[in-house]
Amino acid sequence: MKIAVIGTGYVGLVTGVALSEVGHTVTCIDVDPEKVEKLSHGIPTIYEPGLEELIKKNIGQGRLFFTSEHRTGLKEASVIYIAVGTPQRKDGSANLDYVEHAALDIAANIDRDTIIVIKSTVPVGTNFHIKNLINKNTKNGIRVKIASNPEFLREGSAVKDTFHGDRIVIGSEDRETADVLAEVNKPFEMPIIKTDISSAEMIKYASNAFLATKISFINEIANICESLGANVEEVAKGMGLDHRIGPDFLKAGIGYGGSCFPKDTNALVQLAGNANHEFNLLKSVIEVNNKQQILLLDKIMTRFGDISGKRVAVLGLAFKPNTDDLRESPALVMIPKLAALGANVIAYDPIAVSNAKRQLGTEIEYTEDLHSALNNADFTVIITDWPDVKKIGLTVFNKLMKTAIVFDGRNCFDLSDVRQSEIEYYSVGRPDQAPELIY
Ligand SMILES: NC(=O)c1ccc[n+]([C@@H]2O[C@H](COP(=O)([O-])OP(=O)(O)OC[C@H]3O[C@@H](n4cnc5c(N)ncnc54)[C@H](O)[C@@H]3O)[C@@H](O)[C@H]2O)c1
Ligand SMILES: O=c1ccn([C@@H]2O[C@H](COP(=O)(O)OP(=O)(O)O[C@H]3O[C@H](CO)[C@@H](O)[C@H](O)[C@H]3O)[C@@H](O)[C@H]2O)c(=O)[nH]1
Repeated sequence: MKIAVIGTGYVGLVTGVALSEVGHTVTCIDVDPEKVEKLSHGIPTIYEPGLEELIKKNIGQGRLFFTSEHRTGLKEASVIYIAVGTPQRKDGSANLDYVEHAALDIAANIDRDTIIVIKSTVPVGTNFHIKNLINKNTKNGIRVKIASNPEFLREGSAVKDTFHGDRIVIGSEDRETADVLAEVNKPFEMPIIKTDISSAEMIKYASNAFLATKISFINEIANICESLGANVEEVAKGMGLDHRIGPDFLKAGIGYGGSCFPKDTNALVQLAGNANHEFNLLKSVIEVNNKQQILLLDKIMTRFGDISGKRVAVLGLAFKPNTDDLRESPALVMIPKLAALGANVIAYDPIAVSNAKRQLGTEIEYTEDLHSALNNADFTVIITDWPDVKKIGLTVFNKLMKTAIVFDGRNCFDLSDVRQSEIEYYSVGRPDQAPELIY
């Protein structure tokens, strides 16, 4: 089938590449000509394991194309995916400007009746609004059908998630549209949930809100564990073995970040508010997360009192490992606060440094070398659980730092190893007085 995808961010690019990999002919359209230029030459514009090979392979096999011109890209497409950003507005609601622009681009350029699939995360009601917007602006009586097909990929494992995800959700206005999209998605061999459009839109927000709730819940338990002398990792293990709870998304730390959980939880609170429902549970989830992101700062200030002039190694800038994305990373909260308190920050990340310079400025020092970050540091703050940080021998802290004091926001090290080491160590939900593991 001939498919067009509008937007080549994480979702658009991975969607376009995956659809071409399973045999469709796909043209990805982006308004950013620099992205299009790179992608046309097989150069990925995002860091995502496994993606480059797939882009190159499918370009080579003549199934994957990139363009910045909607007219060329939409020509003869039977299905058009919209995968543009839906960032957060100041009041927390989803900004639909990009989706509306994409709709007008479609209306101005399609040459036949088409199915429009919204992959972007959008509030309930948006699909019908976009359908009406397109149909109002098409020429020659062309009409579109609309379908909601929310995306569940995670950054850093986007390719794996796309080919081995848990489900594909298709919300459509009629059976015929659902059947066409089921056919498009059949090669992925995943359970397909066919439902109505509003429910599909809500499934996406509810899923992200639930996962964020799990994280804030375990973070609250972690904070209570610290006061009571229990170990949150043992608690999470014991809880997660109950299949009704499950082991995933129970890792305590400095809170969730990324391009989705923060904005989608805020958008759902707004959406509920518009329906006169005060979503108090989700509001608390957000509040807990905001506090959690600066939890280490409280520990640092309790330990030092004053950090001006201290050299601080910040390990990790990305909001999670395997991505160079800093959107809503706790690093964006912690580093300015450390700098404002007079600390000299040297920040390490293996791949996110150039993105960080754009967002955090060049006033702090950056390095892509873990060891040089630690050199002569007064204390270390771990923000991202990069594998090389987790694998570092604890003696390295003693060897390289002025004083081996480590504030670990991701519980990277086993407490038993820490106890045998000579580092001073603060983690999340695992207090000093947590009992030694005897089994
Ligand atoms: N990033 C994720 O991991 C993820 C996962 C699931 C769902 N989502 C949702 O998917 C959507 C896209 O997210 P993203 O992170 O890929 O976005 P992004 O902002 O990284 O990328 C969007 C791309 O669309 C392009 N664009 C904007 N308007 C355009 C237009 N009219 N025509 C052509 N191109 C246009 C931009 O230039 C940009 O390259 C959002 O709604 C997001 O919430 C994201
Ligand atoms: O037990 C956990 C799991 C995650 N996190 C944090 O939560 C954030 C989000 O992590 P993750 O969900 O792995 O990454 P995303 O790429 O943001 O993916 C989420 O957001 C996407 C965009 O909507 C959805 O498609 C995915 O299903 C959903 O997992 C990160 O800061 C993680 O460090 C924790 O603190 N503890």
